[in-house]
Amino acid sequence: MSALLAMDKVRGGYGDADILLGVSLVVAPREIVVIVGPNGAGKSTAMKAVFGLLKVRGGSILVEGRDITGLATNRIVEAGVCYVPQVDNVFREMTVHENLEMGAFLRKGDLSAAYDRVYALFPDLKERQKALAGNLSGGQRQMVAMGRALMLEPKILLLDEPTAGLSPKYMEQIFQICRDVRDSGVAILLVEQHAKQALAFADRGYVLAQGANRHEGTGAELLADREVAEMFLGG
Ligand SMILES: Nc1ncnc2c1ncn2[C@@H]1O[C@H](COP(=O)(O)OP(=O)(O)OP(=O)(O)O)[C@@H](O)[C@H]1O
Repeated sequence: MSALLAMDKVRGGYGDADILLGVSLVVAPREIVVIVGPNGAGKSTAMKAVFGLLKVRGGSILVEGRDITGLATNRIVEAGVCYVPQVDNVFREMTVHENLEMGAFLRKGDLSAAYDRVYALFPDLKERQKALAGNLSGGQRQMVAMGRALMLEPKILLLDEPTAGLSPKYMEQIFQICRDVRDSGVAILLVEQHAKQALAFADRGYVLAQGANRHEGTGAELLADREVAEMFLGG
């Protein structure tokens, strides 16, 4: 498999303490990959490591074969990676359209194709272009956050728990949007607490425990794995 993103034995953490003790994963172009695992396993930390938000003390992170380990976040964005954090991911006092505009601040030139692309993926947002992001539902705000990241036309989108706090209906909608984003040519790496639902929808998954890989496979393989089910999916 030719990797778009490849993490190899990544170690690192906050301050002096290592949280990641050797995390390896790959995401192929046009693939949805999910990271699941218990609380505190290091799922969000692994994602932050890719985006340059913590000190990586060992291993490597490559995008299309290019080493981005330790680069500044703006360089990582230039390499084609965008990240949507779990909280505080929209400007609530700004309209939907202004949020998208902010997303594109690193880009120059005509953005009309980028707006068209985002609004085609998120018809709900197109209807609410002038609404304040703070007045939208949680699911719609998540769409704004994803749309804002997509304004930079990344090759891969990193999503930290995009369905946290959402109703099952919105969770399904966000998963469907992820499929549409993938089908438009952007790979997705996401962290999910809703492990069963996420594995059922993702192309492949990784189970992380205590800062290291424990299991990997297609979503269907992981769902069918007895140990995964007993240890990580509640039986
Ligand atoms: N900014 C931070 N500073 C110090 N320690 C942190 C920080 N963020 C997370 N940690 C610690 O790193 C460990 C892994 O956290 P992380 O958020 O990556 O876990 P997770 O697998 O995403 O689980 P959760 O679902 O609970 O978020 C935890 O012990 C957490 O307390």
